[in-house]
Amino acid sequence: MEGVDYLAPERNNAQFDVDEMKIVWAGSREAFEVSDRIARLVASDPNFRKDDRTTLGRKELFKNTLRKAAYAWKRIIELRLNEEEAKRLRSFIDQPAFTDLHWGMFVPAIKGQGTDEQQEKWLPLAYKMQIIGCYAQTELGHGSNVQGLETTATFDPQTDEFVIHSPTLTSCKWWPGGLGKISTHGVIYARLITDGKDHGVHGFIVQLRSLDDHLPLPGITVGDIGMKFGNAAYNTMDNGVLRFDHVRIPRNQMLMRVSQVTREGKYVQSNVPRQLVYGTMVFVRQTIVSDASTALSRAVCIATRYSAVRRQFGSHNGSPETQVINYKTQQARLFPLLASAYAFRFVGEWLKWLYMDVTKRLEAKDFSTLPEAHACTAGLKSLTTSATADGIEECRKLCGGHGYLCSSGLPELFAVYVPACTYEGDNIVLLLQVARHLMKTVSQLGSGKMPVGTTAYMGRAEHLMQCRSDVKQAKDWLRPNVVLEAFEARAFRMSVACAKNLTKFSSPEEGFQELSADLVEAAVAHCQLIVVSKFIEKLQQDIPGKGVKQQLEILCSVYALFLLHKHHGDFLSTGCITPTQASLANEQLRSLYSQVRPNAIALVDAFNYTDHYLGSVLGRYDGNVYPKLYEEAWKDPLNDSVVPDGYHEYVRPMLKQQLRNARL
Ligand SMILES: CCCCCCCCCCC/C=C/C(=O)SCCNC(=O)CCNC(=O)[C@H](O)C(C)(C)COP(=O)(O)OP(=O)(O)OC[C@H]1O[C@@H](n2cnc3c(N)ncnc32)[C@H](O)[C@@H]1OP(=O)(O)O
Ligand SMILES: Cc1cc2nc3c(=O)[nH]c(=O)nc-3n(C[C@H](O)[C@H](O)[C@H](O)COP(=O)(O)OP(=O)(O)OC[C@H]3O[C@@H](n4cnc5c(N)ncnc54)[C@H](O)[C@@H]3O)c2cc1C
Repeated sequence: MEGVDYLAPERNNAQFDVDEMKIVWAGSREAFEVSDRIARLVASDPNFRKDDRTTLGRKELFKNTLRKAAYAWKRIIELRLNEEEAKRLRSFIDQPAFTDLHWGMFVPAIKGQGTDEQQEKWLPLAYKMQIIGCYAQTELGHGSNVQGLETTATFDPQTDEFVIHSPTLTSCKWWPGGLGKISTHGVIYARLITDGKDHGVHGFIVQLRSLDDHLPLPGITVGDIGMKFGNAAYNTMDNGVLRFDHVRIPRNQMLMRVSQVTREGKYVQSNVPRQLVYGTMVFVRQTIVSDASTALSRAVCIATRYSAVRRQFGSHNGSPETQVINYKTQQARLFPLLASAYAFRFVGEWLKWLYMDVTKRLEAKDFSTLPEAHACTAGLKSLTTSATADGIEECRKLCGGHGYLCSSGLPELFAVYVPACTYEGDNIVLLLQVARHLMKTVSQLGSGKMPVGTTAYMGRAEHLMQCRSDVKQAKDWLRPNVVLEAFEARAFRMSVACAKNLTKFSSPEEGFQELSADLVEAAVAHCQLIVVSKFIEKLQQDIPGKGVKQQLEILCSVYALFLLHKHHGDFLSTGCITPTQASLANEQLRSLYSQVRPNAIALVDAFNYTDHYLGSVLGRYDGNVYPKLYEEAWKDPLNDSVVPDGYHEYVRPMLKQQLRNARL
């Protein structure tokens, strides 16, 4: 029945103030108000309809994406939305588009690596969308190994220009979003060559297409790289291929904040680390962590609501069957994901702060926290995207057969999300960067240099190598210090074990290769510690609202104890806890699941997602799942006719043949 809230009894069970939790989730009252207003704006505008997109062919889908992007831009201008509101609007449209790369990477690359004059020239054009840009770094032959890129930018002192060239097939740019069909410009990464000397990879602004007829400029070959995983998913994006044949650009289009080439062709390096050329990646990795909490919370919201609606088995004397959310196995799979969504939200907030802090320091020429910012953004991007991709798939399974229908929203969410494990740095490659940072920190411990930031705990080396958990009963695992110490000791001991093993090889490089699987595990342990500790820090803040803090304390314990249970082998083998303490943690976890249960629906309501944004029949706010699933099925284009196209051509002759054979 329309208008009935089938989940109302669940909502009535909540033991906390949902509206206050919405503020905590959004980050502030103001952020909540912006997000809520823009989400409703998008949901109520039929131009942003998205329920038909999985049935569209690639060309229609792409045109539909362009239409939405143009309409969104029109609304942004008409409503005079500010930067934050515009960003929210684009994200609620929920369809990857060239604009993501324009605003998310092209503009930040110019801001971060362009001189003041370059910013003054290019940013106003980009802000008004008079040019559209992409970020073209990856090539057919190299993505992870940025130093291996082959595109060249050779300075010609005769003409005061760079000649951009793709010397081999493998040097073609391959993957950049927005490049395939739309971008007029790109920040192109190429090896800078002056006077025959190779200075490594630098960024250049290159015009790719005419602003009049959109045709590629002379010397440029450009197109789309083809269909990707899934139906609609990331196929709304024109990931592109680009080949340069001696394309000339003025010298002042090299992004010259980090290093410069003078009129005479002299290469000058500013007094800043060369890694600042990688700054845009650090910025985007940081945003990807917050995006992970959004993607995971969407999947969890769908699976939680549906688990409360769905009933299987357990009917006695005609009573209703059991809601599947009441099965302990369902809870043990679902509630850690719910807790992870909150955990990633808070670590994302903290990472945003860290990024702003490092940016301020860089402006004051303080580069001391750059390695920490790189390690944290790389490690947390990796940890949160891998957990989210796995979590979305788990949510699909939690929804049984109906989770496999596109109308559940989960297949689309999975297909569009999984490349996050690869783009902005393959997750394993990034964890190896974290491991390098950890090995460096461990190796410096004896030198008297105190580790800082997220590795500060390593400063308590002696204690962490010796400590034994004092947990005696299950409820001891609710004490934040007990949990923190166990995670710190496990992470530290795993790093120290790797560092010791590295000394057994003839060179550190050989050791690093041989031990890379162990190093990745040590990096994961360190990153999990960061997430747990930032959740605990969040709880030390003043959190208003009836029962809100208590719910977050429960979720924090669920997150930590779930990890402890999942990785208990690490905790046991490093001697941080005993087998008895491991089973006490599991006992506590079971009890926490029972505490989450009555609040589960309210905890996902706190994400404040509109039905439009969720895009899921199973995750509907009102829980009216079955009639809507039935309705959706009839909307499928296959059901446009009773007898399908192809029946008379292929099936009927077959049937007739069978009939003739039978008569023989
Ligand atoms: C509003 C927001 C909306 C956002 C919308 C975004 C939508 C997203 C859509 C997706 C778009 C996708 C885009 C892309 O994928 S762009 C391409 C991304 N490519 C990568 O991420 C490549 C990964 N590879 C690398 O980053 C590097 O090559 C790697 C770090 C793996 C190795 O680099 P390199 O060989 O140069 O380095 P070394 O290992 O030798 O290390 C040298 C030292 O430099 C330090 N380092 C490395 N990277 C950084 C960095 N980024 N910042 C600071 N420092 C860095 C490294 O730790 C070494 O330090 P030490 O010498 O002290 O050990
Ligand atoms: C949807 C999508 C959008 C993208 N958008 C852009 C864009 O806008 N701009 C852009 O420039 N790029 C973009 N990319 C490219 C992306 O950044 C790269 O694909 C990514 O950095 C991974 O690099 P790769 O493809 O070279 O993987 P590879 O490095 O070839 O990885 C292959 C395998 O090798 C392993 N491996 C590689 N090196 C090591 C090592 N040192 N040790 C151990 N294992 C290793 C990896 O773990 C992986 O399992 C996009 C990619 C995707 C999928």
